[in-house]
Amino acid sequence: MAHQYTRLFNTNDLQQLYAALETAEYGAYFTTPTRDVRRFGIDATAIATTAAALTGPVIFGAQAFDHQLYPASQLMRGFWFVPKVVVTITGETITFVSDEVSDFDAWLAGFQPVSSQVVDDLAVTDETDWVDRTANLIDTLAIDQHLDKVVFGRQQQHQLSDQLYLAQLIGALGEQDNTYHVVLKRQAELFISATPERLVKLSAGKLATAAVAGTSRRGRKKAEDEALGVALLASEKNRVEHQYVVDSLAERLQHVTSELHIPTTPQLLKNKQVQHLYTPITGQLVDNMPLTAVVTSLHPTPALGGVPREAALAYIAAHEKWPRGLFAGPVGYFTADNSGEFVVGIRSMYVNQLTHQATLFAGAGIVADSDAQQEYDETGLKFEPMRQLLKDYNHVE
Ligand SMILES: C=C(O[C@@H]1C=C(C(=O)O)C=C[C@H]1O)C(=O)O
Repeated sequence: MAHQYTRLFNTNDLQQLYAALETAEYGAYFTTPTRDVRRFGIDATAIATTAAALTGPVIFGAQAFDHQLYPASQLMRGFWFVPKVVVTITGETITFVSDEVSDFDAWLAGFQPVSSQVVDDLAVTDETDWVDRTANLIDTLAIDQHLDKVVFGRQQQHQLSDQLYLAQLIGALGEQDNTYHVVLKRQAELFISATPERLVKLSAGKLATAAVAGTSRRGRKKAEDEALGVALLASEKNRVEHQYVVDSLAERLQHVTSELHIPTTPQLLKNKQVQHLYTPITGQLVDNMPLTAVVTSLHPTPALGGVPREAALAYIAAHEKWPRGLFAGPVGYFTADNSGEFVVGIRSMYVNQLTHQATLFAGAGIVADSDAQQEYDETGLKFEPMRQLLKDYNHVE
């Protein structure tokens, strides 16, 4: 029998919850861009490699991008868990749910917050041949009739001086506006994302997804930023990249939704370093298809994989330097009444707390008329949220 407890939220609760996550072997933190709901899953009563294997009021988890095995990691292969305690903060209130804990105030008071530590970013290792490999990909796209778009990823290793503490990390995530904030923890491993991209949200049968593809930098001044946005909306190359995603979502949702609403032209989605073409899509799920089945059917969209899907995935597996793990994979939660939300784990990093290594991820949609150097610069901008996070980490109160 689950225990449930709701009371007024007070700001001290957050530090206690971060401390609880710090001690948990398994944990998750998830907030929407508006921060109107913050969710924590702390410790696990059950874990599994597939979502279908678990039942519980709320299940958190992530699926790896593809079948390639990320070396020396449990977390990056994807995992799902039923939290021992689920905590949801909505506006003024905080709600705790658990089968095992009943006195939640005593439970929360039992955690000891960790004091701030400085972590230095000691050395950065890049993929030095990425521009050359991207130029090869562009040549391939120009001649291959069976490959239209490939989202090509790259990774950047950062050697840190120490482990990262979750209170500081989540505090520093607070600087990243207009994005989801996601942290997944599995023992000494963390996956962190400040992604702008929803894969799918489901609530009482109402489905919401979005195409996010096509990218420009932000301008330094308002006029420049607006001009870059106008140019992005008018860019044939970016509109083609974007339309692949819209078409793929429409096709896959057609069979499972009624009243599918798809705007005919994209709008702009602005984050700190980049702006994207963005088309929000809504619909009504026809039967009670599980949210995780919708996730499986949509992933990977051409925003993260490519067109056609299978050929693009084969190209990625053969030509990216490292497996992606959770980078660009679905991450989120679902509830027993089939609601929940999944985002794609981009603007993300993986941290091994024993070796103090952080791996940052970025990718860019490549089509036949892409420019390799421009795409390199774009992926550089897409590393920035996590680079900034590592800097902000040392300045959290
Ligand atoms: C793959 C990434 O981003 C994706 C690719 C985009 C593009 O090619 O324009 C834009 C947004 C995301 O869908 C990333 O941030 O690493």
